[in-house]
Amino acid sequence: MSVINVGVIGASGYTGLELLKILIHHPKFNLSYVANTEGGTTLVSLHPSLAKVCDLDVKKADVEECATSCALVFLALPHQSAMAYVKPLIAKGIKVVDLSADYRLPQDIYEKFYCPHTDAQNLAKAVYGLPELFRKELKSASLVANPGCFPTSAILGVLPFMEKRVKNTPIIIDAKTGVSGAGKKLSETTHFVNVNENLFAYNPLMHRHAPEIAQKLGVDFEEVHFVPHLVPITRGMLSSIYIQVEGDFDAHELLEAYYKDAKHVRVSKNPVDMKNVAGTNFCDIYVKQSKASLEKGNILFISSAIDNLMRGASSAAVVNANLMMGLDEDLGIPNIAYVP
Ligand SMILES: NC(=O)C1=CN([C@@H]2O[C@H](COP(=O)(O)OP(=O)(O)OC[C@H]3O[C@@H](n4cnc5c(N)ncnc54)[C@H](OP(=O)(O)O)[C@@H]3O)[C@@H](O)[C@H]2O)C=CC1
Ligand SMILES: CC(=O)N[C@@H](CCC(=O)OP(=O)(O)O)C(=O)O
Repeated sequence: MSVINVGVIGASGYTGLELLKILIHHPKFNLSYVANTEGGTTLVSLHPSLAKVCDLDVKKADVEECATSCALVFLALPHQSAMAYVKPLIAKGIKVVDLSADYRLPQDIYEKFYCPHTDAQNLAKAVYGLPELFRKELKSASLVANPGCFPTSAILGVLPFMEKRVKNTPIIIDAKTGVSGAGKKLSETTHFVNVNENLFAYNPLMHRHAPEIAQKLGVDFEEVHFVPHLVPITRGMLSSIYIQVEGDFDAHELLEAYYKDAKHVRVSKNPVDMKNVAGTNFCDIYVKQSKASLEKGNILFISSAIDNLMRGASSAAVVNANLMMGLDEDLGIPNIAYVP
């Protein structure tokens, strides 16, 4: 098969850079179009780390030019901006992987947590980009809604135990994220002075990833108790999840059986950490069973680690593009972590 031309709009951002790093060395994708808001620059000017690796002109994002340059485009843009590109790109027959939240939720839920939606037609067609849930649908998708980073780590952790979970009991998700999750723009919350040697929860029980987690797990929003925390690290995400389950089963064995064929989920016998997945598309998961309160069902502690910029965004997006283009899902996907 000949190479497939692909583009990145939002190439100057954090997820944009991770996309570039993967696509530059991808055996089948050829990076033929890169753009940001203003254009008129080069990749190396935006990202000096790419000097002597790859330099391309960075264009001012333009649908016509993008559509003549590529068969598939990655949108690494803020929500709301993304849907303005999706509509005309899909109309021109270009496949899209959208890293924003714009196509992840039904319209009513999206509008409650984000903003008015201006592309209901494509919203109905979008496939949620979690292969562990929708691999078959992703193979024929023209528009993929790449999942949020917190939902990826939470859903992959809980999914294997949904059959054992006691219905209508809380799913408690205590999650930690690196600061790159907030993107490159400056804010008081993510300012060095506020983050360094500090640790705090934000948007407790009202973060907009809670409805995404609930919706994809098929539970009520009220059952998901999600609290994210910001930690003073650049990248990484660790979700500590607590659920009530019933029945006599070995949780570790169940987890291993559930993910035995998964290329990008690793089941661990020891508590997982962020470093072993940094720079990769792996989600590492550990489970521990407590039988302390038998009359109310057993408590499971599930620990799920991903790299927010990779499995939580860019490498997941390339896996989805591989599936959409009929390629092996792990083609060109980094699998060796930044350790030590
Ligand atoms: N960071 C993370 O860990 C994750 C991020 N996401 C989602 O991915 C998306 C990108 O996030 P991230 O990379 O962190 O964000 P950044 O803020 O780091 O980058 C955003 C990019 O979008 C560009 N941009 C903004 N508006 C427009 C526009 N109207 N037209 C063209 N380009 C535009 C910016 O270009 P310019 O140079 O002009 O500013 C920049 O390249 C967001 O929707 C985010 O929610 C999802 C999961 C994880
Ligand atoms: C540290 C930090 O701010 N993290 C972001 C991660 C969300 C994200 O990037 O995902 P979306 O695509 O759903 O916006 C947050 O909590 O909103």
